[in-house]
Amino acid sequence: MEVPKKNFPLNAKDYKLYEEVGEGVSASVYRALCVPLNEIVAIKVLDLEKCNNDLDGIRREVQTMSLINHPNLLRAYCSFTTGHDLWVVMPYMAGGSCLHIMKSSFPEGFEEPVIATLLREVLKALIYLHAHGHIHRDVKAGNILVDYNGTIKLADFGVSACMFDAGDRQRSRNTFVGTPCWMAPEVMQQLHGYDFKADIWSFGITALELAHGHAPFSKYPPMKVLLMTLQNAPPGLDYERDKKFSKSFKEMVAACLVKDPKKRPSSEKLLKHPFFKHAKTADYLERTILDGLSPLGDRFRMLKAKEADLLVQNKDLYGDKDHLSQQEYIRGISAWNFNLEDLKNQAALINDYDEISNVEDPKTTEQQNRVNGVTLPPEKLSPEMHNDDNNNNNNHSDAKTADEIPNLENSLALFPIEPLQALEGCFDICEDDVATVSPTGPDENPLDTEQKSPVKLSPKAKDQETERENIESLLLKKSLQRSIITGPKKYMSGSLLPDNVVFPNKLFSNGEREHPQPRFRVERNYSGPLQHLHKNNMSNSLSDDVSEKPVVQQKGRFKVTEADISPKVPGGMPSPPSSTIPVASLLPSLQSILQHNTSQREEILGLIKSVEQTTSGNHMEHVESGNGDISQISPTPRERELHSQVILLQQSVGSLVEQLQRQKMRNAQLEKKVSDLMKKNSIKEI
Ligand SMILES: Nc1ncnc2c1ncn2[C@@H]1O[C@H](COP(=O)(O)OP(=O)(O)OP(=O)(O)O)[C@@H](O)[C@H]1O
Repeated sequence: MEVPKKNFPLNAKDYKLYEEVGEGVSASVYRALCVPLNEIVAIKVLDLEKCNNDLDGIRREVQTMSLINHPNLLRAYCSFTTGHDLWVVMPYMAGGSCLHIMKSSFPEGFEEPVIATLLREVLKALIYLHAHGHIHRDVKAGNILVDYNGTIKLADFGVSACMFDAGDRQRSRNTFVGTPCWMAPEVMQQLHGYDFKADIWSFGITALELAHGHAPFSKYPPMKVLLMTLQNAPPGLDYERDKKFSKSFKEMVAACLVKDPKKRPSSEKLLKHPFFKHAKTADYLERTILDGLSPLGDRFRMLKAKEADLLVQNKDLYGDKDHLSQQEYIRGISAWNFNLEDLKNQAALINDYDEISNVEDPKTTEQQNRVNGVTLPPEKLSPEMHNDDNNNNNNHSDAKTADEIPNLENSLALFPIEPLQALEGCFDICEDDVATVSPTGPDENPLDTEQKSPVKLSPKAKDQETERENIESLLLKKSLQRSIITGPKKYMSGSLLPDNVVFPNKLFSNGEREHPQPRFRVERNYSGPLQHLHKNNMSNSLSDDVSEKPVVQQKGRFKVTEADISPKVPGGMPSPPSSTIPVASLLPSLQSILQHNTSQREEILGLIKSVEQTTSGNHMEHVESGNGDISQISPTPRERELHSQVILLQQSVGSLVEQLQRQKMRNAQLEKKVSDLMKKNSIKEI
């Protein structure tokens, strides 16, 4: 088919490394000469120490790379280790990546015939991969390589997961597969796994990237990108702003960027789209995009210097790590190491400025919300987001129009919990996931891959999924409760949640939840496993009178008041003893408190159980109705009734939990006093 098989030597001394032409997280790519064959090659040098927790993964993927045989896929000639490094020898693609070409000469993106030509080749590569049971998972301009003669190869398949690892186990567990701007919503969510269609989404994003010179949302930090991808209508080509592009291009992009993967075409079907009739031959690319380009090594050096300059400038400006990493991302450094802590920090940043926007006039805020359903001040909106709005109205069958308030509310109901759930679900997904996809033989029609079994979830992921399902029901409940609230709305953390709505907490990777931020946040609260069931400001709970008292310390949602520090025990229990009371007289009080706690605990557990049963029942109904997109569901009367029950149960649980918390605190204080007294007594005895 392609290049006849040559025997590339497996020894570093047979290669002469020249200049560096590319860089990833743990790999650098060099132009090199294979001395015995007198052939210019590219060598990707992987630092195995940085991938030391996934050597098998690397080996397996490099093997796959060697077995691949398609003119539009970058295959490995051979690979071998030398010292701590793994060398992967590949064909040298003298034009570099489409991203590099755009950065150097086409910052505003390519012309349509160029895009059609590039994408058709990529699509052929995807058809081959999908037919062989592979999901690329990282389709983007940075991985579309162009040779000196305009031939195109899709690179970097499979090894991406190990390359994103930074070395230690924890980081690798918290690592995403793919790059957020290009990542399909279902990959972020991990609700039901994902399949080949994830590549079709990335393909659509890549089309936009090639059209504009950057991917949608690329100027935002990863966490924000996740939120936008999940919450906003899919991005697309705008009828106004993108006038220069044809209707068929717009339609092709819209077909790829449908949130429901089942509604996206397969790669093979997509190739039949009229847009690809505009595709030309390789020499057209040679003439249009390669002509006049300086050698790849020079371009790479220049881009690197430019990026280093920007980094220095940003360091001077902001002087902190978070800004630097965000800037790196904004400039399009393709490989990004995702760390849970970074993402949490970014989530906190997002809430911060959403809070600012929320103190404004609700009307203004609602207007701001109308752009894509996320509370953002206008200056934070990218042109794509404005586009999206237009697209919603023009382009997408499944998109929400700006004035559809119920839909907007549904969308907001998921914010900001679902993206964090999504983050949780993205953990522990590794190369093995790909291996679990049942491969289709080359003879099978890839069009039939529409219903292919999704990637299997690990047992942990399954648990997470169950938890997510429960949360989904709670989210529905939230949107229901909101719909019956009248009068001016209060806002918190970017959603349209009134203060008296039960607010299920955000999920983190360890299965614990983070508490929603109070309006004037002091610090996050990670204490106590039962706290995730707390409600916010329940009208009929004990918290009401507590909230009136001067706040001594505010932690997360919980306020510790002076009253709590010198508590009066409810239910006619005696006030805490003074130090003059003998220790023995405290025991009945303590026993009674303990008993009280135990019975409350049982009550709570019972309530949790019934909440879970109710919510999982609801979820099943949704699943059976075949509607996986929570934001699109309008509850039936039966569901409403169940949701109301859930709300009531939640309220009781929340109230009980708060009481329990208070009791716990008092217990602790009493215990302390007891031990003080005991100490005193023992000193006296001595
Ligand atoms: N065979 C090649 N010929 C020329 N340039 C190459 C070749 N392979 C890779 N490059 C360049 O090196 C860059 C980094 O390579 P590669 O994509 O394999 O690394 P990575 O760490 O996997 O990065 P990422 O996953 O972010 O794309 C590419 O974006 C491309 O510009």
